[in-house]
Amino acid sequence: MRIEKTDFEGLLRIFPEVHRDDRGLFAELWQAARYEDLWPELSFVQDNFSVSKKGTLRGLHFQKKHPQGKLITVLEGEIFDVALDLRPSSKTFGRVYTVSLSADDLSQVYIPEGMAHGFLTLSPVARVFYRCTDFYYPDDEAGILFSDANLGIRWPEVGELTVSEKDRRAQTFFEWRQSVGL
Ligand SMILES: Cc1cn([C@H]2C[C@H](O)[C@@H](COP(=O)(O)OP(=O)(O)O[C@H]3O[C@@H](C)C(=O)[C@@H](O)[C@H]3O)O2)c(=O)[nH]c1=O
Repeated sequence: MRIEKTDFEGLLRIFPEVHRDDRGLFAELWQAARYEDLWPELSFVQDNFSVSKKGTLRGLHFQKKHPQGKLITVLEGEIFDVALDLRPSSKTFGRVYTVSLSADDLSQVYIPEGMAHGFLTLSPVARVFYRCTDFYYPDDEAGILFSDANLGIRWPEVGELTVSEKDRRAQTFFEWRQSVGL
């Protein structure tokens, strides 16, 4: 396993070792002892799985009082993954981290608590598995508009987008800043 730090505090790229043979492959996607140096206090309490067709865009989501750290792995296909830093004290506050994640190498990204998260499906299907450090609280959930021009996200061109009504109606980053007095 190889770990790369990024400019974003706590946001890591993880490359699990993938063992391939004539049957297929084997990989450890999570191993507590190996990861505990990175996140001594980390514990996952919920595993999520979603399946998306090409052009599906989910996000950018976060929880206000119950922020979730997320360890994301793509089990089939490829996504363009996005994390927006909403931590006021962070030196990367307001900046966006983007990365392509693919089932080809099972590489992961860990998005720390305090960032909004979303992704766009680039392949015909994407099966996305992610571990979360807190539970889902529907009433605590919020979003930032994925197409907010001020974020400067260069979403790859994939044709027609499929986006939930909730995500289409999300607030802009500016509106969120105003609502929390930042
Ligand atoms: C997120 C979530 C949704 N649900 C339900 C609510 C709803 O009926 C259905 C679909 O929910 P959503 O439309 O919010 O699903 P989705 O748009 O995939 O939401 C997810 O997006 C990605 C980008 C994230 O980072 C996740 O944390 C989560 O917010 O699943 C749960 O039961 N538990 C959960 O943890």
